[in-house]
Amino acid sequence: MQSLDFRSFLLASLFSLVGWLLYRALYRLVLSPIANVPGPKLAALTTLYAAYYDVYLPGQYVFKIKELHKKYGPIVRVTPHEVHVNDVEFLDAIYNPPSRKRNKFLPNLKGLPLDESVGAARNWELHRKRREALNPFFSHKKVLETEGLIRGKVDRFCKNLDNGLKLGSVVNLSDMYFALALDVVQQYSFGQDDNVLDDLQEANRLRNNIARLLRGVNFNRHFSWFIRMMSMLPKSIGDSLVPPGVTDLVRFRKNIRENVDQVLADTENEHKGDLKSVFYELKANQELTKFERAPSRLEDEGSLLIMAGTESTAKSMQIAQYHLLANPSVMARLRDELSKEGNPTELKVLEQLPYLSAIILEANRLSFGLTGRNTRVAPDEVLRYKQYVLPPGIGISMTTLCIHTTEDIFPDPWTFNPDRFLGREGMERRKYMMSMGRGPYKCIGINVANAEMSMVLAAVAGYELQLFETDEEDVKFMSDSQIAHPKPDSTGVRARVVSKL
Ligand code: HEM
Repeated sequence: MQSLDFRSFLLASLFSLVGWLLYRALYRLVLSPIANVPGPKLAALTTLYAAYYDVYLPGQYVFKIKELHKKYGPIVRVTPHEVHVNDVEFLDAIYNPPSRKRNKFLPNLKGLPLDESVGAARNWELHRKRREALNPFFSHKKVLETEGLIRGKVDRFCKNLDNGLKLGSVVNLSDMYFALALDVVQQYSFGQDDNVLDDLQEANRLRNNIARLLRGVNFNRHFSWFIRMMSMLPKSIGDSLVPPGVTDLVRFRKNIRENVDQVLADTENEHKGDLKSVFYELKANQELTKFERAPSRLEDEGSLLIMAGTESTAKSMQIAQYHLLANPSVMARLRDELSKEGNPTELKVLEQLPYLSAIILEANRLSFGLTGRNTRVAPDEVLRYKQYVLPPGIGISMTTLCIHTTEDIFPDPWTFNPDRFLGREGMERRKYMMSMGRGPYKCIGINVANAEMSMVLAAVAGYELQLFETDEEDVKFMSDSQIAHPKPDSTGVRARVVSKL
C-alpha cells in the first residue's frame, strides 16, 4: 500500500514537472510580452542556447549575436528574458536616459561573485550610494595629486626595460603592464602595494591566474547553482571538482581580505601613506552604515577595484603597445608629437596631446571594455524600439563588440587607426565609445587609467623595441569572458629592447 502511494506520488510529481515545463515553453514562445521579438526559437526557449556559445565554445555568444543581427535585424531576442539591440542611436535610451532609472540585470551579475561591490549593486539607488562614497577618490583633481605615485611606477617599469637592454633578454610587456596597473591600484586602494613590478615572475603568475579566473566567469554566470553546490561539499571533494578559475577566485579574495583586514586593524593609521587611499577613507566614513563598512562588504569592493583597475588597464596598455610596435608610422607620429613638446613627462601636458590621446582611445576601442552583454533593466518604464514594446523588467543589452565594429561609425573597425579620433569628425565619433561604459554605472577609474596610459606610453616611446614571437592574435578580441581574451595559447606581448633613444 505504502509503495503504491509512493509510486502515485512519483507519477504526480512527474506529471506536474512535465506540465510546468510545457507551460513554461508555451509562455516563452507564445505568451511572453517579448514573444514577437525576432530571433532563434531555441534562444527564446532556453538559456542553454546562450550557454552553448558562452561556455561550450567558449566566449562566442557576443560574436554569434552580431551574426544573428544580420539575419534577424536590429533587435534580437537573445535569451528568454533579454533582447539585444544593434543600433548606436538607442545607446542612451538603454544606458543613460536623463533622470530615468536603470537597474542591472541579475543573471549577468552572477559571473563574478562580488555581490556587495558597487559594480554588482543591481538596484540604481544602492548603486548611487556606493558610487557616491567612492567618487571623490577618482576625480581628475585627485588623479593629478597622485601623479608622483604613477611616475614612480613608470620609472620602475623603465628600469625593467633598461635591464632587458643590458641583458639582451626578451621582456614580457604584458606582465610588466599588468604589474604596473596592479601596483597603482593597490596603492590607490590600500595605501601600499606588493611592488609586483620588482618581481616579474610573480606578475606572470598573477596575470595567468586572473586570466584563468576570468575565463570561468561565463560558467559561473550560467551555472551558479553548481558553484553553490560545490561549496557545500567537504573541502577535499569540492576542491577537486571545481573548475580552476574558482580556486583562483578564492585565493584572490583571500589576499584582498588580508589587505582589508590590515587597513581595519591599523587603528593608528600607521600605514596609511601620504595619499588618501580608498579603504582608509571608507573605514573612517561615518556617513556609511555599519554594513557598508563591514569587512566582508569591503572585501567585495576591494576585489572589484583591484580586478577592474588591473585587468582592463593592462589590456588597453598592451593593445596600444602592440600596435605602436607593429605600425612604425604610428610610433613615428607619436615620437614626433612628444619631441615637439620637448618630450614631456608631466601628466597635465601629456593629457593635452591629441595624437597620444587618440592612441589611447583607439586602444580602448579595440579592448572593447566589458565584452559581455552589458544588460540593463528599466524597472518602471515601458521602452519602445521601432514597433517593439519592451515592458519593465525585460533585460535590454548592447555589446561593445557590435558598437565598436559598426562600420558606419568606425570604418574598417579591426584596424588600429588613431586618426579616427582626430579632428571634428573624430570628436563626434567619441560619443559612441562604450569601452568605459556609459551613464551612472560607467567606469569610475577613467582618469586613473588615462593617467597611467599616457605616462607609460610616452615613456616607453623613448625605447626602440622589437616584437618577439608576438602577433595580432596576442592582443585581439577572440573570446569574451568579462573582458576580451586573445588566442588561448598566448603568452603575451613580448619584445627585445634594442636601444634607448
Ligand atoms: C582602460 C581601462 C579601463 C577600462 C576599459 C574599464 C572599463 C570599465 C567598464 C566598461 C565599466 C562599466 C561596467 C558597467 O557598465 O557595469 C567599469 C566599471 C568600473 N571600473 Fe573600470 N575600466 C578601466 C580602468 C579602471 C581603473 C583603473 C579602475 C580603478 C582604479 C576601475 C574601476 C572600476 C570600477 C570600480 C567600476 C564599477 C563602477 C560602478 O559600478 O559604478 N576601472 N570599468
